[in-house]
Formats: sequence, C-alpha cells, structure tokens
Amino acid sequence: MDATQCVIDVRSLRRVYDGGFEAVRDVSFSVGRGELFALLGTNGAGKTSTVELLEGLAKPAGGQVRVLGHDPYAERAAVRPRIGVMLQEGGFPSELTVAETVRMWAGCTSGARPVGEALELVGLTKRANVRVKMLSGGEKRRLDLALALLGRPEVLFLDEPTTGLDAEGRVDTWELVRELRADGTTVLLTTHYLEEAESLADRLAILHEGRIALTGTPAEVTATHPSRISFDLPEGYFPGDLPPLAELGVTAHETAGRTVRLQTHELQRAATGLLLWAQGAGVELRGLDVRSASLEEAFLQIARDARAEDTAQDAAQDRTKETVA
Ligand SMILES: Nc1ncnc2c1ncn2[C@@H]1O[C@H](COP(=O)(O)OP(=O)(O)OP(=O)(O)O)[C@@H](O)[C@H]1O
Repeated sequence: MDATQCVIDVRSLRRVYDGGFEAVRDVSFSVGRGELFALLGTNGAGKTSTVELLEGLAKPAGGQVRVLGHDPYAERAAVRPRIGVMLQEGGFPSELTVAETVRMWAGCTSGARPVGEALELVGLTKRANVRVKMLSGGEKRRLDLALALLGRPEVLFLDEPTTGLDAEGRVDTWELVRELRADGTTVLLTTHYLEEAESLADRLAILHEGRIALTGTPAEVTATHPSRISFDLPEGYFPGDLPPLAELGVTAHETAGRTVRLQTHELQRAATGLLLWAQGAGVELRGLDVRSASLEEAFLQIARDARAEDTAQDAAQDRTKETVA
C-alpha cells in the first residue's frame, strides 16, 4: 500500500497485561484511506486490547503502531484531534441529559459539529432532553457514536458499535457507517456480528487467542472454506451410482446412513451435475440442502481447529507427565 494512503499501520504488535498474560501476539495489518477494516474474533480474542493500542490508550509491549503517520501513544496530541473513538463502555455522567452530554463533549472538541446535527446523525433528536441514566443500552451506544463523530474524524474506531441495538438500530448504524466511509472516513470496527463484517468491511481479520488466524476481503476469507451439499440417496441407489464426484468439483464426501454430504469450491458445477443426474435417473434428491461458503463457516472452522489443537496439546502434555512420573 502507498505510504500516503496508509492510515493505520500495525507491525508485529504485542500487548502483555500485568501478570504476564499476552493478549496480542505478533499482529500486523494495515488500513488504507477510506477503507473499512473489521476485526472479528471470539470473546477474549484480543480485539479490544488491539484497538486500545491503536487509539493510543496503552503502550505496546512490542511492535509498532502508526495512525496517520504518528505513534498514537507517544504523539497523542497529534493524533487525538483527528480520530473518533467509540469505546465498548462509554461511561458518561448519568445525571446530564443527552444534549448536555454532547454539548459538554463539543466544548472539548475542536471544529465540533453542532449538537443537533450530531444527535440527528444517530437518531437521538427526540431523546435530546432525556437524562443519560434513563436511556436504554442501545440508546447509550448511539450517544457513544454521536460523541465519536463530533469532531468529524478522519479515522473512526468503533468497538462493537451495534452491540445492544435492536435490528432497526443496527441497520441505521450500518447505513451511517457506509455514508461516513463514502465521505472518505477510514473506519476500524470490531464486531461479533459476522453479517456486519460481511456487509460493511472492505477487508477483515479474524483474531484468535491474540493472533490473526485469517485475513483478506470478505470474499477471500469466505473462499478459504468449501460450500456444502447434502441429500438423501434415493431408494435403491448406492453412493457408487452417483456421477463421478471429482468430475463435479467435489473435494470431499462422506455418507452417513443414507445421507450424503459433499464439499466443493465449485458449488454451481457440483449442484448442476447432481441435479442433472437426478433428473436423468428420474429420482428425487430428498432433503437436498445446498449451502454456499460463508464467513460464519470460516469463523467456526477457526474455533474448531483451535479446539482440536488444544486437545492435541493437552494429550501431549499428559503423555509427557506420564513419562516423567
Ligand atoms: N486489564 C487486563 N488485565 C489482564 N487481562 C486482561 C485485561 N483486559 C483484558 N484481558 C484479557 O485479554 C484477553 C483479550 O481481551 P479483549 O478484551 O481484548 O478481547 P476481545 O476480543 O475484545 O473480547 P470481547 O469480544 O469479549 O470483547 C482476554 O483473555 C482478557 O481476559
């Protein structure tokens, strides 16, 4: 990526908490101007720990972070006015009203949007005179977002922006984030919602136990996993009666009872071949289920692989203990 276009650059980043726990291990990625980059991961994967380093809220134990060409921790004064931050926990004074909160924040923000405009952006206009303590969880998230947007930031960090929002609120927030991106704002987002990353992100990384397990565009990450087809073998037919599966682009198959399960990276070719075969044979493929590869599948596979690795490591440790004993 051209250095002038690179807005966030992270190299071999590490974060170690007191007590020695390494929450971020050798994380590297970069985000270009106007791009939306999503960090995904299971609970405790290290998303917030990473984002806090990018926001300059903590000093890395190793590696390097550059935001808009600066070290966000050491050169906070240069970076802070140009970024907007929506933390997971906002924590505003609960006795102030929504409008008072935004006004107070605007007082500390150079070039702040008018209060009414900020509230309008996040759909809180009608709640302007309500005390913060009376807001719902979703409304508090909107207020958080309004504050992050106050200074018209060049770079926006959104840590789980739609957690706690109802379906309509989520869609509204997605629309707003799309508009901000279209206006040239660079966005780094963490989320638990795979459809959120799939629909918004230009590129994403899936974190697992502090490391990037997979990264790319949503389409690239999805393509690392196969699509699946399953169906019941028609009465009187055996797996050997099916057309040659390799010729249909099937990469793996198994039969359990009468159910056949296939995996393929060429879904259309495999499905068409099977349906043509069924039509030619005059049989029905009962229970036919065709699923294209999804981000969810890629995500779940990482969790499964990690569990299998943990189990293998535990077994190896048990064997070592037995040998020592
Ligand atoms: N202050 C801290 N001291 C020690 N360990 C911490 C601290 N904060 C977080 N951790 C640990 O670091 C790991 C990563 O936490 P982090 O909050 O970054 O994960 P996350 O991916 O954002 O999770 P979630 O999706 O649940 O918000 C977790 O194991 C967590 O328990």
